[in-house]
Amino acid sequence: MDKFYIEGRNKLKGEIQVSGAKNAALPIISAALLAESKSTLLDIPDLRDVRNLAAILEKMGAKVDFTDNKMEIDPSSVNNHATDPELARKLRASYYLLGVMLAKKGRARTSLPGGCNIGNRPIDLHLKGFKALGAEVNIEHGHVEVEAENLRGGQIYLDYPSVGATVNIMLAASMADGKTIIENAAREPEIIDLANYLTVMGANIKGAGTDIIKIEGVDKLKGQEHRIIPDRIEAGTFIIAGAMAGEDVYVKNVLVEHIKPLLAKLTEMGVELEEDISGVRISAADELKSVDIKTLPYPGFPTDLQAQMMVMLTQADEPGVVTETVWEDRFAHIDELARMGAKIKLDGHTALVHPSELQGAEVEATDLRAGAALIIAGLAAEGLTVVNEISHVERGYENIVDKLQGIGAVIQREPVSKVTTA
Ligand SMILES: CC(=O)N[C@H]1[C@@H](OP(=O)(O)OP(=O)(O)OC[C@H]2O[C@@H](n3ccc(=O)[nH]c3=O)[C@H](O)[C@@H]2O)O[C@H](CO)[C@@H](O)[C@@H]1O
Ligand SMILES: C=C(OP(=O)(O)O)C(=O)O
Repeated sequence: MDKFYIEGRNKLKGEIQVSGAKNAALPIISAALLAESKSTLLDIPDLRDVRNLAAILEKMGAKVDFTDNKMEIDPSSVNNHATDPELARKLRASYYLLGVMLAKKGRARTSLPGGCNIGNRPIDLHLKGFKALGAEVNIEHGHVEVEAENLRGGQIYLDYPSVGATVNIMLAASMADGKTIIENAAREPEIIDLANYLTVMGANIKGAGTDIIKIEGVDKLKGQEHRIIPDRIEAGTFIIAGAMAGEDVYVKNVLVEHIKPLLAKLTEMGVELEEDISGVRISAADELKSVDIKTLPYPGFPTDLQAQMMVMLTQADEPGVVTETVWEDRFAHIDELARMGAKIKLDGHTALVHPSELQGAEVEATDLRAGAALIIAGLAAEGLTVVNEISHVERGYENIVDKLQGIGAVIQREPVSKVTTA
């Protein structure tokens, strides 16, 4: 089984580069199928999720070339409205091909998607959106089928500002007849990046980044070049690692306005940060003051940094409270961190994190960000940490071993190998 081996308590120092954002790249790669001609996407992170999505696109008939973080997608030969069921189950974002193929061919089919196991992950809001655009929806034997003879604009109020539902409705509405209004839309930076790409392709979208998005459907979209925004969650993960075990770490390729909630909390904890136009410089503080964290949709504190921040809180002077409001069951890392000596008491959606001495142990990455949290804990702990089930981590962190080794971390992947599909 593939594992990470981490020898803790080595000071991190130097520059670490953030890749393009997974959660922007996946909808944008899907959106490339909407066009009639080839798109060139830059700063695409080389991740398991990205490779699996590219393989799905190829099976649908698209030509995909992915080299050195540049992905060229020629959708002109797409002839299949259905995704490969095995591949589609390996990631969450495969369901974006529902919105895309509904707009492109009036028909789409996919298996219910995969992604991190962090609680119930319904897709009712996606389906509510498709129905409002005139589509019929069928779920049978674990597959979703959507069909519309005449996809037309509609008005949708999202009961929760779901990222995935906002993306899927934007994708479908971009080429529907007439005007769509999404109310209580998600405001995440990845939504704005998708809107920017669709707009250069010829779509008519206003309001991305606010809670009301208006889309006037167009007949055609043209392939374009687009550069993916930096990954704010990867940036946050490295910044937290630097704040725990760093001595002058520079995290490069960061849009600091995207990670203000994290930077504010770290400052409250007493960490010294220097922001500049392309990154954040950080060192570990001698003493950390405790804070409370509550995850919320953007611009609140991101749930995808909750696990990593919990590790940081184990090093604070007093207990801190972490409240998870986005996902109903995103605390699997607590039991794994307990193996490393972390004293964390869970009560419903709230975890009380006590100051704890971390020691190396054999642990399991139960999901993507849990895995990232265990790596950070391993870097700060005394002794050897072995992280199992690392395929979760490789869904969302590009070259994490090489990157961390570059700032002095003692971390190895066994066996040494490159990320592929599956
Ligand atoms: C590929 C991707 O971009 N993944 C991110 C995306 O996931 P994802 O897009 O799946 O997350 P959503 O914003 O949709 O989900 C947030 C909440 O809404 C609920 N919900 C969602 C859809 C729906 O139809 N019905 C419903 O009730 C979910 O159960 C959850 O409680 O945003 C999450 C919240 O920032 C992040 O943790 C994920 O990293
Ligand atoms: C939960 C995550 O991803 P996904 O939605 O792809 O499972 C994540 O990126 O932390």
